[in-house]
Amino acid sequence: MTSPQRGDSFTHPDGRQRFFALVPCAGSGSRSGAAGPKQYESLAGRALVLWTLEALARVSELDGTLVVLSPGDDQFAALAAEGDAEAASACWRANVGGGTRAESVYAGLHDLLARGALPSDWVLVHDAARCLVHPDSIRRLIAACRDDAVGGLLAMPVPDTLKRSDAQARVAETVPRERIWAAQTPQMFRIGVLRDAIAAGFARRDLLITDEASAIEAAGLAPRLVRGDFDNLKVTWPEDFALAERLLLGRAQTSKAHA
Ligand SMILES: Nc1ccn([C@@H]2O[C@H](COP(=O)(O)OP(=O)(O)OP(=O)(O)O)[C@@H](O)[C@H]2O)c(=O)n1
Ligand SMILES: C[C@](O)(CO)[C@H](O)COP(=O)(O)O
Repeated sequence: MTSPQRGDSFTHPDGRQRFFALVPCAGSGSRSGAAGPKQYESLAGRALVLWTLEALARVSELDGTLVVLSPGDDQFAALAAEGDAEAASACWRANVGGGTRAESVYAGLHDLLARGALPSDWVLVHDAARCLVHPDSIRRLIAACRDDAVGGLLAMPVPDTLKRSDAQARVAETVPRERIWAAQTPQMFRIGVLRDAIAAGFARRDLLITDEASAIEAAGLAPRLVRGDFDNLKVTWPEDFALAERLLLGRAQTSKAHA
């Protein structure tokens, strides 16, 4: 795929469904303990976000990927210019990230529309920090949702007993886990529906939009839950870097053995 230019037309004369990935990559990684934004930490020899974009690049159903960066971010451009960063250099970039993940996603949706995407096109929002996502699972999500009226997300049924704590980290209650899922990404919705749902969510004081689905739910719709993978973890805490690296190296060894 050649590097797209602003203003490229996305309109397909055959009227087929189109799927765009939007990767929020404008966080600071404050919980990660890293010196800089966690998406640029090196894992198994390359920046974390490059693993994420490489996984997306292997999903041929995607018509393009937009990476949403902080306004002052020049690290991504430097990475994309490096020799082994084909997946990154093929992405659209927009330095429009906001103060929260939802604001970054919202700005990214507008950027996609300004580039020619249509409100009726699908967008798959995927955290830059989920570098272990399986391309096959993304394909499963697309297959499960492409004919759905609402859309959906990868998620895992929670296997553990759940406790709510008090302020002293003592158990206040056991929370029933029946039908409780842990939300992952990608989360896939129509661009226009998601844009409007997030805008409506911003206008409410009682709603914290921590993922796309929560905005869609607040709009009265019920996203479809599609089983993801236990290793599609979001690198969040300091110890996650070593775990993610081990998993990436393990996958590399497995694919070498099968080559
Ligand atoms: N203002 C923000 C905050 C987060 N993100 C992105 O959203 C994804 C999930 O967020 P999270 O894991 O919370 O990342 P950070 O906000 O960077 O981490 P922390 O909350 O620990 O500061 C990440 O890929 C992150 O870069 C973003 O684009 N814009
Ligand atoms: C979108 C998400 O990854 C789904 O689990 C998660 O909600 C992001 O949360 P964070 O507060 O940005 O870490």
